[in-house]
Amino acid sequence: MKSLGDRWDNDDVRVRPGRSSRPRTKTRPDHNDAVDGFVITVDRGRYTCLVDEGRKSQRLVTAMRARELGRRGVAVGDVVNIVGDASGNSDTLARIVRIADRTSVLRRSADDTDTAERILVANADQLVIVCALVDPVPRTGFIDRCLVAAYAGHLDPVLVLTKADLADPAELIAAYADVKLSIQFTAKHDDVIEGIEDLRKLLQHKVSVLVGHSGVGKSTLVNALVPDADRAVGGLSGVGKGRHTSTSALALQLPTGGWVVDTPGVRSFGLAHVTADDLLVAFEDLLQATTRCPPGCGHGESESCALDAFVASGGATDARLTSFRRLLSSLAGVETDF
Ligand SMILES: Nc1nc2c(ncn2[C@@H]2O[C@H](COP(=O)(O)OP(=O)(O)OP(=O)(O)O)[C@@H](O)[C@H]2O)c(=O)[nH]1
Ligand SMILES: [Zn+2]
Repeated sequence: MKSLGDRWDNDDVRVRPGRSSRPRTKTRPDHNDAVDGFVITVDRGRYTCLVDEGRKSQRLVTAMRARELGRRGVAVGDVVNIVGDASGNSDTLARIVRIADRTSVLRRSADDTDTAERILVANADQLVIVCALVDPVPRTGFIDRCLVAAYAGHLDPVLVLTKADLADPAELIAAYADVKLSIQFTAKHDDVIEGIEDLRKLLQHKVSVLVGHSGVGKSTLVNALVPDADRAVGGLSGVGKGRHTSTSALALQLPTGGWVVDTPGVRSFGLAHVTADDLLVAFEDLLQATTRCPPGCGHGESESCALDAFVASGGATDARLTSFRRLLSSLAGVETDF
């Protein structure tokens, strides 16, 4: 689990008046008895949290949101404060009273016109895009949208190309040569999965979200990475994937440390909240030139965007601008191709 440190949300701090050292009114209980939990899955308003008190006790606690959270959503990957009956005994229900500040947010909205931002996973370090080289055919539109979601949410993207035993990856690699992305390969020969060790190393001690279409081999990877994934959740047996019927994300503890978050049923990301400027964080080489863009520039091809002159004068490569604009185009409209 991540260290909690000073990550607790600052709402408490904000209610304190200026210079006075004490709050005039106490707006919240202290919850001195709260325990820390890590949200591993959500099902119909019930949050399954791993409470890890070291050797003393590691247990799964079911909790609901406390009213004092207001409209703030709790997501898989959140580190939370839990009060009430946090024994983890069956038929107990604890309450989540605080959410720690998030280091990253992977958002999902129902579609691109749905501006209510739904958080799919909080605090993930990496977004692992699982894509088969063949069967099903790779869809670059999907990969592009995943990349945009990762960059905008402050996750590092990793592209895992599966079925490398069946097709040549050259074309796909070329398409992503000019974007910030790490690429891994896996292949399957009978029950042996080539490349799994490299992937294991990449995931170690990190929180990684796995996304991919049906048939790409995501389950094959999860099962290789997390033996007993079907039965063990959060490193504890008893609450198994078999019993996990919702389409919520599900965090599985890696034997080597770290977590993989499986996302059954996730086929796309809503990108309604992402702007061209959000995407520029992954294109630092282009960023500086945009100060010369006209106000409100969307940095698209047909606009009087300063990026064209910047590239023409050798400030950045044409390939980088082309890649940027390709990713940018995935923000436009609703893509239904996946
Ligand atoms: N040749 C080859 N086959 C693979 C590879 N990885 C997975 N497969 C096969 O592809 C099929 C789909 O793999 P799954 O792991 O079930 O795919 P998935 O992405 O989890 O798909 P869903 O379970 O439908 O979500 C299975 O028959 C696997 O054995 C690979 O690297 N090479
Ligand atoms: Zn511009």
